[in-house]
Amino acid sequence: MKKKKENQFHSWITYPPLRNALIAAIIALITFGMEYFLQISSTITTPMYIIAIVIGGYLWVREGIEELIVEHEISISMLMIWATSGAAYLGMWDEAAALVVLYGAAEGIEEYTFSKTRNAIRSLLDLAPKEARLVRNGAEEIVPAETLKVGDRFNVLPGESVPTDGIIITGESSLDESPVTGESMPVKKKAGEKVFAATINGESALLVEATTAFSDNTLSRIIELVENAQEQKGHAQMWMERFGRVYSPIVLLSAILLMIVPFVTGADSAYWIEKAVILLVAAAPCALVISLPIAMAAGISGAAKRGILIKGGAHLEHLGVIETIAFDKTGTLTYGKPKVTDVITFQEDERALLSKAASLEQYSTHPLAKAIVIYAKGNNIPLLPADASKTLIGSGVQGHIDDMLWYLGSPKLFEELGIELKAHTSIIEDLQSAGKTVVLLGNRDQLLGLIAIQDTIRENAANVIKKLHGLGIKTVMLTGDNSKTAQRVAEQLGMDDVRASLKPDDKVNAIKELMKSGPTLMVGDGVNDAPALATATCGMAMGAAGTDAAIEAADIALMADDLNKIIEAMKIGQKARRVSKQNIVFAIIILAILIPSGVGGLISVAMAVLVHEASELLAVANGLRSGKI
Ligand SMILES: Nc1ncnc2c1ncn2[C@@H]1O[C@H](COP(=O)(O)OP(=O)(O)OP(=O)(O)O)[C@@H](O)[C@H]1O
Ligand SMILES: [Zn+2]
Repeated sequence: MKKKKENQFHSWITYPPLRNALIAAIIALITFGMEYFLQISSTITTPMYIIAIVIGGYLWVREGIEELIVEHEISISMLMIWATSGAAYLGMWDEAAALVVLYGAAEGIEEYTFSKTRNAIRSLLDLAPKEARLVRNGAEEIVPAETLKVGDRFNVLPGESVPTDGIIITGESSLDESPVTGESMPVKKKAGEKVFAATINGESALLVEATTAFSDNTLSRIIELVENAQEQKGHAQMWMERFGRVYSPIVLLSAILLMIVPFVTGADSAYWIEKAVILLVAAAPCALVISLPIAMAAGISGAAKRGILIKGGAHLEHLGVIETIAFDKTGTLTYGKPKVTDVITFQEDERALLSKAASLEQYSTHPLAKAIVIYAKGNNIPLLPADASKTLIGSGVQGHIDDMLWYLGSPKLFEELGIELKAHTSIIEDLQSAGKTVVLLGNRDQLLGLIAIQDTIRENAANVIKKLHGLGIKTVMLTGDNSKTAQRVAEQLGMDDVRASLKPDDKVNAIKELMKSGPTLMVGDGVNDAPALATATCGMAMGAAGTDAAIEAADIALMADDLNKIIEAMKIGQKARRVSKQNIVFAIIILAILIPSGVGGLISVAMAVLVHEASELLAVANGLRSGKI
């Protein structure tokens, strides 16, 4: 494809194939009028038709020959070259001109639309300002945005767009992040928080320090990613291309056989050559060939504009067939910012318990650890040095305080350590049934107490689950948390299934098992659950803006931290699938009607050309719908 070249044409009239088709069409129409209404002789009209054919056909004829020589491929253009030559040989100049003009125009419109659609995401770059208010030695200076370097500070006034990614140094404002996340609700941001290029500053001025140069800010990376995705074809699309490579030569061969018949048998050559011409036109798979690419391109671009990055046609195809969605719990179905709700001691006082617990957790990045440390600090409880503290993945932490080895973690961890929990089971289960996560503190000899921590379920989670069920999708929760807590949360959300107490490996196995019954989408944060994301038919990371690791790890990245985007993604996938199917069925029906009626002599060459090109344009127009939901 000559994609790069096409990008430069902002209007169809300057796009050479279309410009040529238009000029050729005007000449052909005038000639047609002269021939039929003014009865002007063919010594004048034939050369005029030939001029129209040369102008209208020059580009695609050259392309067809190039494809044959360079790529050893018999393309549709090659079929049309033979058809035009056949018509010309028969002296059917008006029909030959109609063929050249209509084929050229349809092809031009298709390529133009296709390239516009594929590159639709580029228009986002226009939203990024070209200039920045660089602050140097306290003075403001207007510089081109692309000269900004990491560490430069710049002002963003109210109503202006942010020139490149950065961190707010001073100021507090709401930003419209829709160019990056597809989310139109403004987001409040203050000092220390990240802002993205092209997002629009709301009510007050901000001083921002650049964290990326213009060329590798989030928006530029999104565009690059989506453009790469556009190159990646899905299975159906590749199958279609292979089919085309076999089908077109067969059509050409059949037509050539028809043309040879009269020379061998001495039959009426004009009759057979005309049949061959009609066959070439009727059987050319234009609509079939464009049916999938246009739907895929429109789907990927449409999704990208909503902040849904689908990394390739294969994943868009997958989205359309997903039967099960597996959700990580913490940070996906919940906000991932749990808070301590209960502290229950079995022996010493609460402060001593919290002090040990927070000390053991101080180096851990687990959300539960953060919750405990924040709670302790909020109550002015001092942290002690905890030596050799170690994370026990999926179960807790351990460390030495005052030369004693302490454990903090799930009840299961203590069971595994062989510690009797019976005396506390009922209180633990009560807390868990309320949807809280219980962690215990103790050593091999005694239990000191427990801390209950609760994460808030996302506000729209239950609604999203309901809508997914409405789309016919099964929902499953996968979590490392205990089954009582998990069950309670799943119940509140109305989910179909829960798998609890899973270690990262167990999550991978759970995904494999779910995939046995159908294509499965795994939704997570893309940071801790990368193995499960990679195993699933499709891995989707949420809230990916600002976390490069998540964008990389996922097949589909949702820039916004919003569960509703999953519904949008599913709808786009299903729409793309429906539209692709419609297009293919439609194209096959057209072929099934045109070929027999053409060869059977029911329609003329001109008629075949007209129906053929019209069906191609209809397939393009229909395909464009796949980006809209
Ligand atoms: N740093 C920690 N401090 C205390 N307990 C922990 C810690 N890390 C893990 N645990 C215990 O192990 C369990 C499983 O943890 P894991 O990190 O696998 O899952 P999770 O964060 O609870 O849930 P999800 O799998 O949904 O993200 C936790 O519920 C908790 O009981
Ligand atoms: Zn996929």
